[in-house]
Amino acid sequence: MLAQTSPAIIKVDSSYIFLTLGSFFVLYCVAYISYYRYIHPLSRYPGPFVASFTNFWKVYQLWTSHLPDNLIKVHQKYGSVVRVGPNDLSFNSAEAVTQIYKAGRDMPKTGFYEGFTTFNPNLFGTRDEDIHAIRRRQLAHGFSMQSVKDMEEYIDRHIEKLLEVLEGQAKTGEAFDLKEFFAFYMLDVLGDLAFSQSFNAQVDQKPEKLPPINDHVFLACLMGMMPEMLPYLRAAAAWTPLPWLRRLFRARAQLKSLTAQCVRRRLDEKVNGRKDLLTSLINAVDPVTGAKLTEIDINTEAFAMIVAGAHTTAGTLTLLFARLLQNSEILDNVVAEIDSNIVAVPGQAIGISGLEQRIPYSTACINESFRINSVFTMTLPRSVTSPTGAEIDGHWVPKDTAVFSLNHVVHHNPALWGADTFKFDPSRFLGPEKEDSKRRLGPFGVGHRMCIGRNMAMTSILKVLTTLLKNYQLEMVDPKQKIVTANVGISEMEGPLMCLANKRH
Ligand code: HEM
Repeated sequence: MLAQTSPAIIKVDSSYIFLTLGSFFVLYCVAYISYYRYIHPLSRYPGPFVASFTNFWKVYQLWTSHLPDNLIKVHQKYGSVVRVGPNDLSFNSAEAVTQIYKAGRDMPKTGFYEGFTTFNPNLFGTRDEDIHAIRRRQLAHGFSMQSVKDMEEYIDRHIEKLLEVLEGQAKTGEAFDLKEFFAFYMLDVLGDLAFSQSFNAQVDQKPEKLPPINDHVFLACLMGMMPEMLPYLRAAAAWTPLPWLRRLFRARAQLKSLTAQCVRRRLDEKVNGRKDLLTSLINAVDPVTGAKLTEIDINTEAFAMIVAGAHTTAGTLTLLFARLLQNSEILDNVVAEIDSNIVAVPGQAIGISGLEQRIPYSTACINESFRINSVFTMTLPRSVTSPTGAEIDGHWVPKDTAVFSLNHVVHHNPALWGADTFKFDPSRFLGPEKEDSKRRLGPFGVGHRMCIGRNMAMTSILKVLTTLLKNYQLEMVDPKQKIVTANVGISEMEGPLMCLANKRH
């Protein structure tokens, strides 16, 4: 009897258990979603429904590689403050930028930055404000304008190599990818300025040898957007079957090994008293203990230079040239300004001293290019730490909320720039509006965590722009090519920038 009934009892029991568990799960999901959507302190803020209870909305936007443009769209739909994650608010006003990024230690970096850690947390990624202050002081001199000027001859060497490369193209009349040429150029400059060694990328001209910075940044942003998943994602590095994830982890390992090699070589080699960015780190001492930095400490900071330095500047140059080459009237003005204000020897790089002041129109074009296409387009979130919360752009925000104001979104806010925010118009940075426009522009970030490499980047941008246009007449193979950017945390122009060159003199 028992033998006949027991299977039936077990069957009833197991389906009952599944039903009960299933009901609990559904109830839990309903309660979870209802709490985050309707009861959570951020529930009063509008935003996409899915974003109110899961970080996957942000991750999906990153995955599409159009997160910055999609953020513009959600601000158009929901207003000046948008809830883009269970615990995240995005702002688009100039006031919010000041209140978030100039709050100093009151609004430190969030767990997002932990996704970037490869050796140890570096100047860019560290959330420890004391360590940040020490490192920033140690590195400040090396990145100063004076120091960049002292290293100018090494930048010139690579600009003149770029001219040579263009000369070859001009002679054959063949089309070339200017985006690739800028990537090779900037990698060589970075190698020289950071480690006193050129990567010889301009000589080799092998795109496959460019460091896979985008993959590392994409992985970092992906992990940073789900900080609670970080330990699992790190563990997944060893065994994940997903080919794309394996590729990202491989890219990070490749960059790590490249950095360690560059640092070791620099430490082994005599550089005959030459100063580079690593010199400040090699000579740095701990202000309390007097101890020198370890090799891992140096690797840690060198890694930030490789990741943050080359790709950003090369990407900016590409987008600037694309905009100019598509706007012939603006390009003519730039060339006329360079011709009348700068005396230069053909084939030689133009000096940085006083350059920016002599070319206000061209500088306005650089600023407008930064406005329309900032390249450092990760969200850069900060955490509200005050127990009473904070007021941002007139809104009360509770403690522990992640808040950010993405430069690309602020740069396309019609309330700040007018209705034509997608039009390339350098006049925004000329005339009476000029100072206000410059104040609203934030391609290098704002506050005490803003870019330390600005002088180095601007020096390359100004010198390359003027030297190339003084020596060559450039044109796009397809002037109607639509300029679209792909973003994985750092933005770059999608596809190649195919050009033709003619020597001017
Ligand atoms: C056009 C080129 C560049 C752009 C648009 C850019 C943009 C930025 C931005 C927006 C930040 C702020 C990040 C934050 O708030 O979390 C930043 C930080 C940083 N950048 Fe740049 N950057 C550029 C070039 C460079 C170069 C050439 C280097 C060095 C070789 C560099 C090294 C760094 C470092 C180390 C930080 C962290 C600074 C800190 O937290 O104190 N960047 N950059």
